[in-house]
Amino acid sequence: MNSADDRRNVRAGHRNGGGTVTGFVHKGHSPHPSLDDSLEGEIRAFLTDEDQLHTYDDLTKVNPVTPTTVLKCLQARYRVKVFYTHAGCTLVALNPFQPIPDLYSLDVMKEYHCASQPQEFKPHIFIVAEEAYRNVQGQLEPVNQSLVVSGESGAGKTWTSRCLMKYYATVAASSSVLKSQDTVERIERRVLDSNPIMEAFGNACTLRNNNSSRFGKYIQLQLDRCQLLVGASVQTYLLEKTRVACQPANERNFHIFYQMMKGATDEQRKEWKMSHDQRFVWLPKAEKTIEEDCFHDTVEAMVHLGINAEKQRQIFKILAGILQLGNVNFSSSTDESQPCNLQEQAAELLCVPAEELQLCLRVRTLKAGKQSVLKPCSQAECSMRRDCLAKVIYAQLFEWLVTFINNSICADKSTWCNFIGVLDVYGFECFQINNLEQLCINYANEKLQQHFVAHYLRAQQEEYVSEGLQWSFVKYQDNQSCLDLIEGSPVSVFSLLNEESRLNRASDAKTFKVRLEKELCDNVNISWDKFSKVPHFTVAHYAGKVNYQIQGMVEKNKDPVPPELISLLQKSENALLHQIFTDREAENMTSKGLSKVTVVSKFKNSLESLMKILHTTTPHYTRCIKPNPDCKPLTFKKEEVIMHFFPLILIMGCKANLLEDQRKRILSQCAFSIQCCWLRYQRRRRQARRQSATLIQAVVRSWLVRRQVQRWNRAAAVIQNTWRKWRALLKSLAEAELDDAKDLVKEDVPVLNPVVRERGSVQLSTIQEPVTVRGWPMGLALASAPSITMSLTATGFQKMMSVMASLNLPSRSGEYKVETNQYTQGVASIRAQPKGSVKLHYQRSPLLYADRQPDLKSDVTGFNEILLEKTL
Ligand SMILES: Nc1ncnc2c1ncn2[C@@H]1O[C@H](COP(=O)(O)OP(=O)(O)OP(=O)(O)O)[C@@H](O)[C@H]1O
Repeated sequence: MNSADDRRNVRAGHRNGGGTVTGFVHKGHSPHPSLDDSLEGEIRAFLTDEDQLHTYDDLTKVNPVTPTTVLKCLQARYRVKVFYTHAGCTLVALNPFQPIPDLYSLDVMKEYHCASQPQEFKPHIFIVAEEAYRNVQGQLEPVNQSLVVSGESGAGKTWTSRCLMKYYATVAASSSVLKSQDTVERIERRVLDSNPIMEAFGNACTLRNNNSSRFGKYIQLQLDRCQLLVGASVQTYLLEKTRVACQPANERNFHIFYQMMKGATDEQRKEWKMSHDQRFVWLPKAEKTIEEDCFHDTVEAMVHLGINAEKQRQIFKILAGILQLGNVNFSSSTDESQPCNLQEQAAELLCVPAEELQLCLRVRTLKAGKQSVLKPCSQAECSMRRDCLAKVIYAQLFEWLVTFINNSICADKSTWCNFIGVLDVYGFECFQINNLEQLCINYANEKLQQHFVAHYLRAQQEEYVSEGLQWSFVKYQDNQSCLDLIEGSPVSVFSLLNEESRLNRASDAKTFKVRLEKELCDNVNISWDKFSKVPHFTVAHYAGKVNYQIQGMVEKNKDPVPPELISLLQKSENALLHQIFTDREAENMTSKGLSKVTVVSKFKNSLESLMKILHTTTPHYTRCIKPNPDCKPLTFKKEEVIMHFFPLILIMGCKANLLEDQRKRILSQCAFSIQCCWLRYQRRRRQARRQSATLIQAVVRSWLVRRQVQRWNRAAAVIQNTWRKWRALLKSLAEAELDDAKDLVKEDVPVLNPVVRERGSVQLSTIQEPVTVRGWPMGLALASAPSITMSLTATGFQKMMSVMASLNLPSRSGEYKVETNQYTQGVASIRAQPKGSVKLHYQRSPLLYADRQPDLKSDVTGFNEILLEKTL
């Protein structure tokens, strides 16, 4: 990450066709084995190119989106030390568990801030920060922004929140030219210094995280019209105050106690009654040193924020008093008159009278009308009252600190107009034993999950619209019924808890369980293990099922503070202690008692106001992931990641499923279009072929016909020619014969064509009697014409008969019938009637003019002419 070029990401490289993302979640076993097979195939194909997996900078580009593929990509990126990855509109941050040089340096901040398109850079928390900052600048509604950082304990939420605050403290100040450098630095410094103080008082070393925040916080960074950071305010949620008096096994108390223990000067030790070898019951694991045990840093931050030395003294004395309280033991002896030494020390540090402290811890004051009755407490009750005192002091001190910080860093409302909120909330919790704290934490997570899902789906749908995709609402696992179960009205776990808490009786876990079973049996999100001996109920949260132990839940919800304890603290000579228990809220505590405002009611109210703020801002989600349970540097355990990442994969898959449907729909539309085009193409091709074939056929036919016609024309020409010659011959012959009919044989007959002459003469020479003029030329024609056109059929005897018939030669029977040729074209038959007329039968000829009427104007008359004309 040394240059801007390096930071340019490869987002565009993985887009699937025009920015469309495809993929789907594999949920259990598909009822269709073939689908399973194809999914397996797709996963295998995707994972083949292992070297490329780390280049997927947006998990929604992974295809298919399955736990396996997504995990492989994250793992591949983690291996090459890339810790941020987009998941649609969410940023996934993997905890490296070791400082990464230059990842958050000032130069990097400036690069992201000055880039024209920071989203084109490699995924980074600074992209989220810059986007929110520019949104404010853009004044697009809603102008105010919320950066929601979620994840399980140790995932890196606090780290990320710190990064975000540092970013704004840098970029929102760097553009300042108007204000004096001094002022600007002071406000930024103060905003940043609120972190070590709140972490010292609100964080603790747990099994899951050395610096675990034991409270939720929402920090509003206030910006003026010029986008400069002019102030901030902090809202905290549900401090785990029980930790003060009761630390889970192998976990520590809040950091501040250890810081004091390890960092106090001798003078302070003396004042705090804290010798070097002093052991405190409420400071387990004191031998363990962590980097957060830095008293100096906390004190320095306090100074920067304006907590003066005197206030510091008061604070640390109170804390020392709490530690001393933890060392107070109560014997079973009923002799309450002898205060022990430890109680005295505690009383001294808390600046309250030792006897009164002892009395408050050991004796209960019961009010009966105007009368007060004192009742000695059992050993357990004494311990409870001691713990209660410590918890209430610590919680109130924390509240006071937050108020002080707010007063110190919050700008006047007139000076700022917009804000960017950073929400760092506890992640989903599921331990072996879960109680009211876990119920509240998981309830908060359900609320945020609902907000997240709504936002994610809305963002996706906006993206679909911008990409021109058709979409419809996806039925995603809605957690409303789970929220109804926890906080709903009129009947829910919270409402029943409050009812039970208000009853002026000691609560019984079994009775309360029966009540829950009866009232909530209709809700599918709650169940009970019938065989379990410990009263409990199981809630099916979006992230999994959690067993809640009922024992102690009602008491925790009441969180009662005996009024006599509050009265005692109000008498404290420690000005701070006195102050924090005499303000209005503390007065309420005294008059009403905390039982009126239960823990869940208070938490629900503060969460609702937080949700209201979130709803009026543009949210940006960052999901921190803890890659291994032991906080080992650069160690990626798939099982750990999937456990906390699965809900997000489901939502991503929701989109990917949606997109898969879209893809299938588009594919089938494409297939249909391709089919239509193909069919149309084929039809056109067939049509074109047919047209071409018809054209070719027509051309060939016309060519053939033309050739035929040419042949016929040639033949006709030949016939015409021959016929003309023949007619001329016959004419001349006939003329010659007519001129000299009686003299058939003349020596000076004009020289005719010898052949014709021979034919005519042969026939004519055999005729004994003169023939009629009318008949013979035709007979002659008939006898002769076939030699040209009919000779194929009228030969020999037939030909002879034609001649005879034409010459009216009598037959033996006195009648005759001559059937000549039977052509299919032209003259078909000639029938001579006894009375001398002749009928010609001819068939239609294809020859030109073959069916024309004889030329009546012709000077040649008689059958000869008709026949000949017709034949032509
Ligand atoms: N980006 C990072 N780079 C280096 N180390 C980190 C980073 N993020 C987290 N860490 C390390 O992980 C530890 C746990 O992170 P952090 O305290 O922010 O977790 P968290 O999610 O706030 O946990 P909790 O809910 O318990 O408060 C930090 O103390 C730090 O050592």
